[in-house]
Amino acid sequence: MNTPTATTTGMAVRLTGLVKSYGTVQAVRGVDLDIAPGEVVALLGPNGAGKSTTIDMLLGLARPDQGNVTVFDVEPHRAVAQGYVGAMLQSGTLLPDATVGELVEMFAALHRDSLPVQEALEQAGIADLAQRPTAKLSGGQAQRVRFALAVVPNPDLLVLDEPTVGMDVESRRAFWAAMHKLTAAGRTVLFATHYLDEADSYADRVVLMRGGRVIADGTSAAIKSQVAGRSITATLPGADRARLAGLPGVTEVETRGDQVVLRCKDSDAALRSLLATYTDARDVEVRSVDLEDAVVALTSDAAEPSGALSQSTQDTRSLS
Ligand SMILES: Nc1ncnc2c1ncn2[C@@H]1O[C@H](COP(=O)(O)OP(=O)(O)OP(=O)(O)O)[C@@H](O)[C@H]1O
Repeated sequence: MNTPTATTTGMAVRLTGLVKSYGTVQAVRGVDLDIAPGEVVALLGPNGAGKSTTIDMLLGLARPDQGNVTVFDVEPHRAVAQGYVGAMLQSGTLLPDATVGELVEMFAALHRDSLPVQEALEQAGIADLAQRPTAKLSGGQAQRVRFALAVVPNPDLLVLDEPTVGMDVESRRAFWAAMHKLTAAGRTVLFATHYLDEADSYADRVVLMRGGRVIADGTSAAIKSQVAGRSITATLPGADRARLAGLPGVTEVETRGDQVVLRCKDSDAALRSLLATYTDARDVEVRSVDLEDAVVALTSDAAEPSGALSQSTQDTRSLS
């Protein structure tokens, strides 16, 4: 297994005061983020939070209106040209006339210290697809080819925008096993995802964006602890949301068909009153807050405005 080069220095990523608008849309509204070498960071947030725009600026694909980006102390274009960075983006058409092997070969030729093509193909789990024209790939296979293109420069930093979209369960597992080998060798990884289990399982640190800002930043455990309490789920056909919200100990009510989810600051009191009020409640479960609960709570319209969360962001970071 190749290890990161010894030539890079400084913070793997340093984003300072980044701002970016598209017309009247303020996509990114003041992002500060440092990522140390060797960290594996998940970037989370609802659609339109500004994750891809932040990644585009980090890779030099979009120019910030304000603020500064450095990658291993140099500006993004230089970092990419030097092969310090490998990226896997959401879009990115694969050259349709090339085979997978030819395409990876072409990418390898662009970089001085690239991996042998066969090794990149093996890391991406697509050694058997080397002769396949890229136009004949399934969505999940195309994602793995993009991963091979990201790793072939033998980069110190991998930036992955929703890397496992379109992969089946087995491919996702194989992908993360390959990633684990890369991170165990000391590489830095920033990945955006909507699969919160991936963030929970594979990231050292979770950065949560909403409305173009970072609203929480810390370990998954620290993010969860920002949303205190437990959840009660129950099957309760036709339950009245307002009445549920009025039960003692309940802070928030969510309904999914006949299922209700009660977020509670005092789950004992909430459970007692729920069972007393709704004697027909079924499938009742009490559980600790998971990362999904925390992300939903922190990014929902009912959450505090992002400015008000910035203090807790600091607190959370210091916990990690
Ligand atoms: N090229 C563009 N032109 C106009 N608006 C854009 C452009 N790129 C992004 N936006 C807008 O900027 C905002 C942030 O988008 P961005 O793609 O960065 O969010 P995201 O967090 O990556 O979302 P998703 O999870 O859906 O990929 C959105 O409102 C989006 O519509």
